[in-house]
Amino acid sequence: MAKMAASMVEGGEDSFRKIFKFYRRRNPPPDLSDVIDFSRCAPGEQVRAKRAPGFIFISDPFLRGTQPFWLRQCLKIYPQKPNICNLDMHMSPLETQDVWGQSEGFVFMRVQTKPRSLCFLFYARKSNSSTYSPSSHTPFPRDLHLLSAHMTAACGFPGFISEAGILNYYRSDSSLGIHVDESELDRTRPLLSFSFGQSAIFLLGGPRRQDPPTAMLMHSGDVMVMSGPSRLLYHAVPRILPAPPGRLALETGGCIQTPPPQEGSVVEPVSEEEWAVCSRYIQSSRVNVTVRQVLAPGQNFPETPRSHQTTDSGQTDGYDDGESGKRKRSSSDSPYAAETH
Ligand SMILES: O=C(O)CCC(=O)C(=O)O
Ligand SMILES: [Fe+2]
Repeated sequence: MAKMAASMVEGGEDSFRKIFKFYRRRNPPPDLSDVIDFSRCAPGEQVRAKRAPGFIFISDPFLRGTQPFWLRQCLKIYPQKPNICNLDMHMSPLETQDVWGQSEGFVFMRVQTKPRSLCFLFYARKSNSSTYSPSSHTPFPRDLHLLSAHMTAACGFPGFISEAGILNYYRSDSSLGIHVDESELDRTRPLLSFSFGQSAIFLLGGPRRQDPPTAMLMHSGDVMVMSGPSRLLYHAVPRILPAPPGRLALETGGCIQTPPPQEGSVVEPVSEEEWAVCSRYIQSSRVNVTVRQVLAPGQNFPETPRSHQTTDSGQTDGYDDGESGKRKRSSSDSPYAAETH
């Protein structure tokens, strides 16, 4: 870390941006020796970052044979109506009604012709803005809530209510710019992140946009919890990387037809046909799901949206490509719209 970090810090205000660009660079490819890899941790081990209190990295806690189920949900089930997705912006309602059925799952490959990730959103979040809106409320998937509540409770946060989720679909040349997730009204609750498919470099910065970040690898099955002070730290994904041998859901899938029976488990078998689509997709792609609690227990949306709700500067930054000095701020450049352009 020392050499690169020192030179970046000298850059002062732009150090996060410089590090983002460093890792996103294709030619010559960046030196990855400073990137932390937690994959030697025991499965399910929680690593807590000293420099970022509240940030918890859990190295693939999924039982063998269960990742294919979650991947199938992300590709087949969660994008279905009534959930809102930004495919709606460039496909007809008929085409997006049943994304998987219409295309045998390959819509993701067809649409991802641009080096941007796609997002699908659940619950109370508009597709073209960072604002949560009670009028666009759709029910949160029960299985994903149970997984999220289980993970947060295991990290010491009982009573987590999953109210919103964002799915980011990355192809091998996608990235997600520097941002902070601050649209939720209650930002004291943890934010959860699940990764499947190809690996990624995740940059975790500080409370100020320019603070130099720490780079770490995220592999299929890894979970991150941003809680406490780390909940509002700037972060970004500059690069998707090939999964190392043994770390693709394909390999960890094991016998996909028969995930180990667990009492109370929501995990169901994935059919051979479904798995053929999913495994082909993740050969070159990564799916990330973030789950958020939006409101504190008993809290309601304010009658009139407050100004900070309508402008989530962090998320708008999230789709800044890290190259231009300008930030995208107009509503058409909102995070979810921007991804499809
Ligand atoms: O893809 C990731 O790992 C990060 C996603 C993220 O930061 C977000 O959706 O806000
Ligand atoms: Fe984020």
